[in-house]
Amino acid sequence: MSEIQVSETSEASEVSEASEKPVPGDALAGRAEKLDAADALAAVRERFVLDDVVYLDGNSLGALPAHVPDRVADVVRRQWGELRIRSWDESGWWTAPERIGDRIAPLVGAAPGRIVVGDSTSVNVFKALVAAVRMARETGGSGQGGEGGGGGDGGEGSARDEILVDATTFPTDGYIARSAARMTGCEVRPVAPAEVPGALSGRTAAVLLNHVDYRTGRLHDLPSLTAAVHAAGAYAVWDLCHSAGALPIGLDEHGVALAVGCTYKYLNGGPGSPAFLYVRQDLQERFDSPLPGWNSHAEPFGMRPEYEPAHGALRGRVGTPDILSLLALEASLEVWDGVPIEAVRAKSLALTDFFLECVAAYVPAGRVECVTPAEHGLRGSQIALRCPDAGPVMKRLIERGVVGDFRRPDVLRFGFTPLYVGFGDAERAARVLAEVLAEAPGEE
Ligand SMILES: Cc1ncc(COP(=O)(O)O)c(C=O)c1O
Ligand SMILES: Nc1c(O)cccc1C(=O)C[C@H](N)C(=O)O
Repeated sequence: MSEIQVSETSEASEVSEASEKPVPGDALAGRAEKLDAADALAAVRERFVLDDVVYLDGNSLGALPAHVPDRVADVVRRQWGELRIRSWDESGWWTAPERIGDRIAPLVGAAPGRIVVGDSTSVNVFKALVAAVRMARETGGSGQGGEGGGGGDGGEGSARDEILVDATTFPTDGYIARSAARMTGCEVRPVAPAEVPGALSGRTAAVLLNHVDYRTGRLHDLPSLTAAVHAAGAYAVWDLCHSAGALPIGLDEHGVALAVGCTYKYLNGGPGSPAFLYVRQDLQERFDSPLPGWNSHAEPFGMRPEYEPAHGALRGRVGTPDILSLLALEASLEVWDGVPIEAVRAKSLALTDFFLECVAAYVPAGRVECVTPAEHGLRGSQIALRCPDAGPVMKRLIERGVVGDFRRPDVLRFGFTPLYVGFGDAERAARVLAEVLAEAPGEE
């Protein structure tokens, strides 16, 4: 498939302007039809197994790419069933973690050789955070590129005994950070991402941040926060679970030191598909993993008692890779062939704008409150609507074929995966939401 072009005309800004005055339902349905007809990504939907449900939960579990079942069957029947042990070499099993990392790399703005795939996001948060603390202490801190030089307050011998953690983080990151802190003799301080620059000091070793907030869908400023953390001589670890595959990230461009992300949301790798770990090139030789398994040994089959780390991204490996899940992920990444991440971002903004416009037109004022920022630069690829009876409302929406999710205490979450969600889906979701809300009048 040839590369899909990003349109110069921003449909997103057009719908934002239009959103000021409510438009009748049939006009919105007509607009949705036109937008779908003009959508350069519309045909990508055919690469997925979908039914007539409006699936707005790809920010939790991405849909199944249609060719994956046969590919997984081949891995099981032929590679495992017939080739058996030979597949470690002949089917490329042994090198899959780096090979698949290189396939994800362009989607997150990384050159080849910087990403390894394996383990869960939680495990990779642990590896990255402990490695960040170790690196910060090793040099007195300097997240910035290049050799030596402790930036900011962090001189040789400074304590570097604090980890700042996004106060609104997805819980697993906070749990892991507190354990990593206990193990490294650090204290954890929860800080709202925007407050991070003011909270940095010569004590800061590492900062764990989410790129997009899982509940509100707010996009945090990765370039400026990374620069601030590095200028203070600490290392930022970014959790990209809700941005990888949803928007351009520019890891290399922005000098990000360490990043992790899952592959089962916008990368559609399947339930429990392995996560990825990015280590900036100039830090790879200093990456001191707290989980140095035999798969990251320089000579894994040397079976030596002493650990000698391998070079490059594969230093982030631990034990035997989860081959069935890895190869399902590798197959699913083929849906990205010819799809630029910029086109995905443009459509994501247009879709979320249009959904908000439909909600404003259909849902009585005051019944829901949007907690996702309206400003494009602050928005991920989901819309979160606060609603006092969000739990039962989402249950009814799902019964009526609109699948989003409920996040405690009161958030209706709608994830927009531009590879397979269309403008007609956005209009239908808002319309059904209004019907459900009309039947369930809320707390009043
Ligand atoms: C931001 C974020 N981090 C981490 C996770 C979970 O990580 P794991 O893959 O270890 O379950 C999720 C979702 O499950 C998430 O939204
Ligand atoms: N990882 C999940 C799972 O194993 C079961 C159910 C949901 C998930 C999720 O990914 C939740 C998701 N991270 C969230 O943002 O809420």
